[in-house]
Amino acid sequence: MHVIDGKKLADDIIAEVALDVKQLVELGKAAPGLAVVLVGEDPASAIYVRNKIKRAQQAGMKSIEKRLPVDCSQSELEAVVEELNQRHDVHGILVQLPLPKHLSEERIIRLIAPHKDVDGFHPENVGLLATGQASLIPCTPLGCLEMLKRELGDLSGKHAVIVGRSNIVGKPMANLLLQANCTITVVHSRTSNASSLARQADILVAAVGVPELIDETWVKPGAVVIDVGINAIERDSKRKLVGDVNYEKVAPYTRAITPVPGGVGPMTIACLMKNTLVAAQHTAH
Ligand SMILES: Nc1nc2c(c(=O)[nH]1)N[C@@H](CN(C=O)c1ccc(C(=O)N[C@@H](CCC(=O)O)C(=O)O)cc1)CN2
Repeated sequence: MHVIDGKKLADDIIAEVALDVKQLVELGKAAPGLAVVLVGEDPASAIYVRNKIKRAQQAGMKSIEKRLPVDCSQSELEAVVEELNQRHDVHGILVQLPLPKHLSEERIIRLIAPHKDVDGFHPENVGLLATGQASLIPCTPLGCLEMLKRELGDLSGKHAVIVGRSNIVGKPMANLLLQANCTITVVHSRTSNASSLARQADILVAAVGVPELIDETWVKPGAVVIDVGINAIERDSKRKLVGDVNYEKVAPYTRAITPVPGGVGPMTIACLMKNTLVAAQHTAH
């Protein structure tokens, strides 16, 4: 069994992106600019935003942070996005999710200029991904694909089972793996035989948001298991981060597995840097 080190891989990717940024600047282009919008004070979101800014700086990019109060209005948030859409020094825009309940995520995502949508969530980018033409791909599934390719090489003919059907992970993951010539099964809360379907998987991607749902009865021996879940739980009176996979029970049966923390999470941020570079390379400024 091999533990996939997402932190190390993310460091490598950011070093590669930093070299490309340097080249871009040497060619006389502006350094890529990443704008990160955070609404409210959610502690986990604040950590992710801080890490995104830190990584952008490490990659030699310009970072712009916009913070709005938790009770800001839809139109205030929209005004910030519209301003960022217009700025020539901003190549990538992301609005940290989830937003407070009174704000419409759907409307905000639609408002981001598709060529600056480094999260790959805009319907135009979703359509491009579904038709195999994407350049801005959602960061978490992109990170998972990168780990799978590095572990397995060619993915053709593998049976991939994805647990969860979210717009951010499950659906784009299915599209990406389909394009990599995998056979895909997506299981979700209404699937009656989820664990027996999962047991047929060469590649199992868990993205369901239920702490340690997946135990050894879901896993075919020798499968590669990618755990997207990041769930804070309390155990023995201590706060702990666990995935959607019961790591202790599942790991011994796998060919390779991602840990939580230190697996998919750091790769999400590394792929955001990749997308920001792509967005900058595709603009004239
Ligand atoms: N606009 C977006 N919002 C959200 C996304 C996203 O891709 N775009 N994904 C998640 C949160 N997320 C990135 O934003 C994210 C989550 C976790 C990590 C990470 O590195 N986690 C660490 C553990 C961190 C900790 O100690 O709390 C790890 O897994 O090692 C990075 C990014 C929802 N929102």
